[in-house]
Amino acid sequence: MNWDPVTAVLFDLDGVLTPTADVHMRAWETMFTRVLDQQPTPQEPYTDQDYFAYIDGKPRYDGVQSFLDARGIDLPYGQPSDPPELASVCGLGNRKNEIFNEVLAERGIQAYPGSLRLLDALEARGIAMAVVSSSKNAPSVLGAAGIAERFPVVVDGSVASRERLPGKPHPDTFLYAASQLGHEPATSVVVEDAVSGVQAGAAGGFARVIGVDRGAGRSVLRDAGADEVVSDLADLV
Ligand SMILES: O=P(O)(O)OC[C@H]1O[C@@H](O)[C@H](O)[C@@H](O)[C@@H]1O
Repeated sequence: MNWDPVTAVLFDLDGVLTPTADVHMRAWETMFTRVLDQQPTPQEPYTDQDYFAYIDGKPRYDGVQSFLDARGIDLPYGQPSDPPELASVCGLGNRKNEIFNEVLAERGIQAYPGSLRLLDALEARGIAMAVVSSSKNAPSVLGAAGIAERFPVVVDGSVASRERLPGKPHPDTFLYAASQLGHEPATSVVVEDAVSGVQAGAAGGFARVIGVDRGAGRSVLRDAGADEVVSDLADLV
């Protein structure tokens, strides 16, 4: 990859810098499997394909709504303060968040070695870097992985809510991060593993959108708008 024309790189977090997409996946699976078991009419089991198609990369409650819509399950939206026991879109999202944090506390987090290599190489070139994650857990994940201080700008789910930015697949969170870094989209690169995130990058007029295949599939990421797809960020050094 020729980095000469690039002034900034905007990284997704879960599945791009840290292996936490897998923790999110397992937490969603645990929560939705129980919910489907409790439905009055029999449901097809929840699978990883449901995650990639409806949930991956989207803000928490958008993911819940998108999956429930796909299964024809109608629940009230509720509000972010809903307790995890409540059968609302927000309640289910909060239920999953409890499971996510339990698993994370048990396992701990280490950044992908290949991702650290790319971060080191970009830092040496003086290229600006930001994290753009739909997750409200992004700051604690970055801290636990020991890479928080590498990013002067972090646009996470909480920043997006505060600034009223629509989440991925809309490009707004990436555009906001580029402007916070003081760089133009035309010289900035987006790195993403989720279809919704690649779509967001492709819609934002960025110099390049790099897909990272952690299970979504190379051709699926290309069809979503990735200019190239790698399996490890070290491939970009
Ligand atoms: O519920 P959180 O931590 O705010 O995260 C929202 C989403 O954040 C994304 O980064 C993950 O890919 C999704 O799996 C997750 O659902």
